[in-house]
Amino acid sequence: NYLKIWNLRVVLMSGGPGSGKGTQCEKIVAKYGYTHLSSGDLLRAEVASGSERGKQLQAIMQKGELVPLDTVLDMIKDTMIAKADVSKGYLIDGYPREVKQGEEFEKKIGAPALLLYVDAKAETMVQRLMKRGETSGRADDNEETIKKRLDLYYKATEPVIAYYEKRGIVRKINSELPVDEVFAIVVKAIDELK
Ligand SMILES: Nc1ncnc2c1ncn2[C@@H]1O[C@H](COP(=O)(O)OP(=O)(O)O)[C@@H](O)[C@H]1O
Ligand SMILES: Nc1ncnc2c1ncn2[C@H]1C[C@H](O)[C@@H](COP(=O)(O)OP(=O)(O)O)O1
Ligand SMILES: [Mg+2]
Repeated sequence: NYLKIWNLRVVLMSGGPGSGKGTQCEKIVAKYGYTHLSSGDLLRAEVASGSERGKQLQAIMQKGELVPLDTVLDMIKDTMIAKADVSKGYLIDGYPREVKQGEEFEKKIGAPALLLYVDAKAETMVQRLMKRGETSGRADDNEETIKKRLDLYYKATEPVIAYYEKRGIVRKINSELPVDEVFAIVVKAIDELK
C-alpha cells in the first residue's frame, strides 16, 4: 500500500480560510470519486477523540496557528496509505500551508499533478467565515482568530502557491463567483489533466 500511493494522482486544493476549499472539494469528490483529505478535518477528528494530543492541537488551532508539520504530514500519509486500495486519486485540502510542508510532502509522498487555487478577497473570506461561524461550532471561526488565520495565510501559505507556480501546475480560480461557476472552472482544470 505504501508503494501504491506513489502511483495515484494527487490534486492539492489551496486558498485562504473561507475561500471555499471544502465546498469545492465536496463537489469534486461527487464527480471524480477522489479521496478527500482535509488536514483541518483530520485535526478536528483528533481533537474530538479527546486524546491528550487532541487537547494540544485544539489550543494551537484556537489561536489560528499552524500545528507541527510532522503531526499533520503523518496524519495525511497514514490516511493515504489506509485508503490506497480503494482510491482513484487524492484530493488534499489545507496542506501544504507553508513551503516547508510542500517540500516534506514531496520527499515522503510524491509530486502533485495540479494545485487548484481558489482565490477570494480578504473581505469576502472574513464575511463567509463569520457567517459559517454562526453554525459551524468551530473554535476558530470567530473574529479574532479569523484575522490571525488570514495574516498567517498571506505570510506562510501564499508563498506555497508561488512555489508550485514555478512548476506550472497552478490553476488560479476566482472564488468570488457563485459555487457552481467556481466548480465549472475546477472541472475544466481537472479534465485537462491527462
Ligand atoms: N463561491 C462561493 N460563494 C459564496 N459562498 C461560498 C462560496 N464558496 C464557499 N462559500 C461559503 O463560504 C464558507 C466557507 O467555505 P468553505 O468551503 O468552508 O471554505 P474553506 O474550506 O476554504 O475554509 C461556507 O459557509 C460556504 O458555504
Ligand atoms: N497543513 C497544516 N499545517 C498546520 N496546521 C494546519 C494544517 N491544516 C490545518 N491546520 C490547522 C491550523 C488551521 O488554522 C486549522 C483549520 O484548518 P482548516 O480546516 O483547513 O481551515 P479552513 O478550511 O477554514 O481553511 O487547522
Ligand atoms: Mg475547509
